[in-house]
Amino acid sequence: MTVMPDLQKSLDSRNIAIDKVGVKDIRYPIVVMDRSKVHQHTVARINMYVDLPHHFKGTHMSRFIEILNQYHGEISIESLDTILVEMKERLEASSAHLEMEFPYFIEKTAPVSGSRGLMEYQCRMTGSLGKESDFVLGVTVPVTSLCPCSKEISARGAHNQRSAISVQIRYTGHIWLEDLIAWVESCASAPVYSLLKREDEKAVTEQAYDNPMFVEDLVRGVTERLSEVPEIVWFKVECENFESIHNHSAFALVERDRR
Ligand SMILES: Nc1nc2c(ncn2[C@@H]2O[C@H](COP(=O)(O)OP(=O)(O)OP(=O)(O)O)[C@@H](O)[C@H]2O)c(=O)[nH]1
Repeated sequence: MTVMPDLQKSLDSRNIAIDKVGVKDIRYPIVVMDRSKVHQHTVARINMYVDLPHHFKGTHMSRFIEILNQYHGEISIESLDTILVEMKERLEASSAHLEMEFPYFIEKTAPVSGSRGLMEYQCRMTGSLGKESDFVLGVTVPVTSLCPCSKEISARGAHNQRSAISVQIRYTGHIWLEDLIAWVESCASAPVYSLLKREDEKAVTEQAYDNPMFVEDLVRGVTERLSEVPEIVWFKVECENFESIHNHSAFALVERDRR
């Protein structure tokens, strides 16, 4: 067999170390355990990076995929640390990063009819292992917001819209995605559902009308709610209101570090 040159291992003389290099946007099946201890199979978009010392020309891209294949069917929050250790070792790196974004489904019950539907939430998990390890859990929760100003000044109705509240948390112990989502939803004018009958639609519309909120109210509400959870040591909450009467979004962000 002919021996092929390993260009990646050759030297680079520019004296520039690389912070993150690797593979991005790999679609891969993963498993997430839900609160009722049932395993939910979903498909993630995965990014895997390591650092690269200044003297090497390139990293070994194929090894990232080999590691994923090795953990096939077992990629989860629980296995994240083990995968990061493996990345550091196999790629001879001093830091490793794994980012996963995936849809997660929760069964939700309509408020009056009790009709059940599956709601999709976009979740994110980011793990890093260098001298220290770091883990960030994130989710984007769609909600309804109704404008207090519009309600105040209009003879009829108030403009309202779907808003996307994205939270990222660092925490100690364990936090279920279901709880994090519920905390965020409780801070909106009204939650969003996948299935509503007419009686539900009336109830949700009136709930939103009775709870008008600016984008500022939403991020402040979530800030208060997350601050009540002792396990959460850092969080960032961002809200985008896809305004229904403007051709732009309203946006607000709060970040708090309690460490
Ligand atoms: N480092 C690097 N590799 C790239 C890039 N684009 C494509 N590749 C390819 O990634 C492939 C795999 O590289 P390696 O992981 O080093 O492959 P290998 O030498 O067979 O594997 P090992 O024996 O484990 O090192 C090669 O075909 C590279 O050419 C790039 O931008 N950077």
